[in-house]
Amino acid sequence: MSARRVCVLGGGAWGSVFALICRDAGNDVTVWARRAEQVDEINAGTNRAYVGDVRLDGIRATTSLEDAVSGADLVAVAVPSGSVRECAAAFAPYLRMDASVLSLVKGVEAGTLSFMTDVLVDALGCSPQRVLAVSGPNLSAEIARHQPTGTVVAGSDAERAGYVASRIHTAYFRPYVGSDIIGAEVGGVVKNIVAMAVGACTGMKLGVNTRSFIINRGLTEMARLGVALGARSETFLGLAGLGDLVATCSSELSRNFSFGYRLGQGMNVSEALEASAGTVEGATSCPHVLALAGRLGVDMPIAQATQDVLDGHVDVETAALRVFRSPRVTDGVDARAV
Ligand SMILES: NC(=O)C1=CN([C@@H]2O[C@H](COP(=O)(O)OP(=O)(O)OC[C@H]3O[C@@H](n4cnc5c(N)ncnc54)[C@H](O)[C@@H]3O)[C@@H](O)[C@H]2O)C=CC1
Ligand SMILES: O=C(CO)COP(=O)(O)O
Repeated sequence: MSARRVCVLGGGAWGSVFALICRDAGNDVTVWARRAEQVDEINAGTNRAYVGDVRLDGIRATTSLEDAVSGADLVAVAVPSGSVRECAAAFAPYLRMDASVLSLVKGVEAGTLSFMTDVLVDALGCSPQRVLAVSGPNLSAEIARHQPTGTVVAGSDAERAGYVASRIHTAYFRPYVGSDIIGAEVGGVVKNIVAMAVGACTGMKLGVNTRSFIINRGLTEMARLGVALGARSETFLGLAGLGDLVATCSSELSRNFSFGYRLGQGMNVSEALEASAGTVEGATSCPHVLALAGRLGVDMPIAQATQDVLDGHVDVETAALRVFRSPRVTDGVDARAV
């Protein structure tokens, strides 16, 4: 058995490209996916629906969780947030006692309002030290073409996080080690919501000042929520905060930005979701983020305006006006840059 065996759970866009990174970093990689046709296609070297003509040579795929998970010392979870608990419960029996589990997922669980590393710890019944978050400006279509970027590997065990980072470091993918797991996760979740709002402004043909305003005030909302949850404010200036926020709010490759763009162009929510290729985590997590914010007394006017549109209560123009007309907060928190 290879000492450097990585299992990636989920054969979508990020699972496939993360598998490529791990392969290029010298690991023996197995992707687990549910559908036999997709597994056959990956074993033949492509996964066209998710990564177009990018070749996946050298990456093995299987529909067997036991086969994929049992030999791996790194297990990366890349299914949509709503499926993480179910997926973890299914692979738990095959997880090696020494394996590290990486959450690549940017979401909050419905009901528990837990972030994904907590869902994994709970569902796997393992020590929190074994579960790490990987988050940064990681648009998969760019990484698939070896366009360089970085990420944050956040874990409570610095030695383990450093080891994981060394296992996924390539010439085009530079990991940084962090210890602020909740900060990295809040960054990854809230930037999706802000990207929907920026996408909507772009679709409405509003200019760079407006988009810049939403990005900047979105960063403030992200930091406010994160700090209330115990994160360090400086995390939000790093790759998992501002880095990912700028990437996602600037690119049509982002599903969240593109979904918002379609709303801004006049589609309704169902039409915009229907037109989206792949998972739109921001639309799923926005109500959960607002529930958390409400519980903690955190003000998130951009997220609220976005949710009002998602709920069909207002159109995008009205929602945008609400953000600009919302009462100014004059406490010390709002006066800070983040
Ligand atoms: N695509 C990207 O550039 C990045 C995505 N992410 C995050 O990664 C997560 C996954 O996103 P993508 O791979 O992009 O989504 P995707 O929509 O491209 O693929 C998701 C895959 O998961 C599969 N799936 C859904 N439910 C499942 C279940 N219960 N069991 C097994 N497989 C299941 C789907 O069939 C699909 O193959 C999301 O949380 C996203 O925010 C994070 C960084 C970058
Ligand atoms: O998380 C991402 C980039 O870091 C991917 O963003 P989207 O899910 O909006 O495509």
